[in-house]
Amino acid sequence: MSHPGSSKMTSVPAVQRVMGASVRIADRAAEIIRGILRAGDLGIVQKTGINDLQTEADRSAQRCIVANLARQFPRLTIIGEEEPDDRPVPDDWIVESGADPRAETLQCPEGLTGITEDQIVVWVDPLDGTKEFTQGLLDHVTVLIGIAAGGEPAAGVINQPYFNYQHPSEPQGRTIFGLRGGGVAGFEPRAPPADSRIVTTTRSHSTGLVQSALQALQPDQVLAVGGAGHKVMLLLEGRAHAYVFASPGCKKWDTCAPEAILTALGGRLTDIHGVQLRYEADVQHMNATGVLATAPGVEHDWYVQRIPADVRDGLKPKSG
Ligand SMILES: Nc1ncnc2c1ncn2[C@@H]1O[C@H](COP(=O)(O)O)[C@@H](O)[C@H]1OP(=O)(O)O
Ligand SMILES: [Mg+2]
Ligand SMILES: [Mg+2]
Ligand SMILES: [Mg+2]
Repeated sequence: MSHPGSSKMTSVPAVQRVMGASVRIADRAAEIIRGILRAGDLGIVQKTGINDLQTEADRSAQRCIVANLARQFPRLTIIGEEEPDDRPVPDDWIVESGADPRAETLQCPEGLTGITEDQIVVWVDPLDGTKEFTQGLLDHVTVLIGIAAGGEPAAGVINQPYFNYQHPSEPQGRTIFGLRGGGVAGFEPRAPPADSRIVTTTRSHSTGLVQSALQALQPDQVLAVGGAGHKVMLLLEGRAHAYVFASPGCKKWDTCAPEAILTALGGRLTDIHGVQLRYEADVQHMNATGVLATAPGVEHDWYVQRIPADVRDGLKPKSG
């Protein structure tokens, strides 16, 4: 079906079109996730161990996201967390083509306008926080669609399928998104408190190095919660100053969308050494040197400098 404005759409930059479509696609993936949990059969599979799970919701949400993106944007490179599965998806998993109207409120910055569809790499985490999902900690779950170009995150979409699930009278679920240099939408950014230091970290993947790094930062409070998307949301809404994970385990699909939205507001996300992560199609998927993110207005270097030498040595980049 053609709709008003569809001829105008061709002049909208590719990054913005992919982001706008991803808002709508992430909403459909979130419905699929909620439907599977409601039906009650999660079909849990262990990938590398008991803290690396996959459910039917992870599998189906990825199929939905990849099928829709590939149909609307055949020249994209799409990299998803779960195994590729090219079986056709049910008709009702296919969403209307084009951008969600909410995404048209953002202005694409000049630096991103020249990027063509074939230069974009989309990093898909169909369900971030799987361990917590299986344990009923539903507010830790996000759907992450990160849009990278030239090795850097350009735009991101984070859907929280269970936002407000403990407050049934409030609107359920939400989608937030942002364009680097073009702003964010879907939530109210807030600064963290000025008189304390709150650090968020893993709940289900802790190690000795993770704990050493936290201790060295002498936080007033540690929020050990699930999901990379969820933890960056805590930074964006002023609930924590920094997200510190001194361990391998997080992958590029965990960090791409959150990094795009965080940097759109002036926050930062790097490895534990303060080095920028890369998102070209051929990079190593693992963020092998850890993750360190800070809220807008928080001094990132302060955190980098306080990571102890033994932690830095334990997370050395492979190529020296
Ligand atoms: N050791 C690990 N094995 C598998 N996935 C990991 C590991 N560490 C982190 N992750 C991924 O990074 C996310 C953030 O980590 P954490 O919650 O421990 O802070 C996890 O929800 C998980 O994503 P996913 O749930 O999509 O598999
Ligand atoms: Mg996983
Ligand atoms: Mg993940
Ligand atoms: Mg996942």
